[in-house]
Amino acid sequence: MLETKDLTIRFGGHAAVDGVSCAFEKGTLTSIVGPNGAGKTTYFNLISGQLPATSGRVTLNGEDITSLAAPRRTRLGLGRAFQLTNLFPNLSTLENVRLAVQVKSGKGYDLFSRTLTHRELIDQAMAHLAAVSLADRAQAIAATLPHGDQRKLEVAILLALEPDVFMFDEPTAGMSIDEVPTILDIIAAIKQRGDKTILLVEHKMDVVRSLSDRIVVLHQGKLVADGKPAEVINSDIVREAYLGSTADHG
Ligand SMILES: Nc1ncnc2c1ncn2[C@@H]1O[C@H](COP(=O)(O)OP(=O)(O)OP(=O)(O)O)[C@@H](O)[C@H]1O
Repeated sequence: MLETKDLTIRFGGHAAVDGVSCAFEKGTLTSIVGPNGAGKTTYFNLISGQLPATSGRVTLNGEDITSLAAPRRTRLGLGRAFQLTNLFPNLSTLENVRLAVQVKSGKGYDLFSRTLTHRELIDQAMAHLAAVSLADRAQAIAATLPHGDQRKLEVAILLALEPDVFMFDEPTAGMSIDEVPTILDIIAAIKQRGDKTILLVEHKMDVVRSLSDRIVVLHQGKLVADGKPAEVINSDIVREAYLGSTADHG
């Protein structure tokens, strides 16, 4: 389980995330919504370690990870699709995923574990590429892929790392309309497994409604609503927070 307790970050006098306490259970998909500037991405950055908290705590499976650097958090099972910064631009699509498979397979020493053969690494990497409909682009250099394909590649890398917690920040942003279902199907499939915690920041309310078990609303850095999609979407506080702003954004 992932949990934040009174998590806060201030930029100067401004609290971008302000005392957010929330627990995210295994097997659930929670969407984090709110108007522009509400603090959603900053909250993600605090959880994944891109930003240091001013106060409060982040715990993962009971372990306090608040002061750990982002790569340590990744090794402990926190997986975030990082809007393209995870990619090795000069390597092929396949190589990018193979490296992630290799990193994952080399993790931990255990008497019964063994190094995967080159063939096994490639086969696993290809399976992840197939899951995101990128198998036919396996040999393409990552930097030359269209934006939507790069986003899919990021998700394939994330799948290869097999994290306990999947964090998706607007996973369909910049994708063409026909590419969107692939990513949503993958997220739905991860959720279906039942053993992963999924956090999603998404502006598209139809996506949020169809995928979420729960919706958390941030407004001016504060958690202002938390509940089942039907309750939260129709609540006064959400109408108020969104009124005339981002209800139809994206
Ligand atoms: N590094 C930073 N330095 C100063 N202010 C920041 C920094 N990062 C975020 N902020 C501020 O924190 C607030 C929350 O921003 P954040 O990007 O988290 O909102 P958001 O809910 O993700 O918005 P959007 O929906 O537009 O992506 C904003 O007022 C933003 O200007």
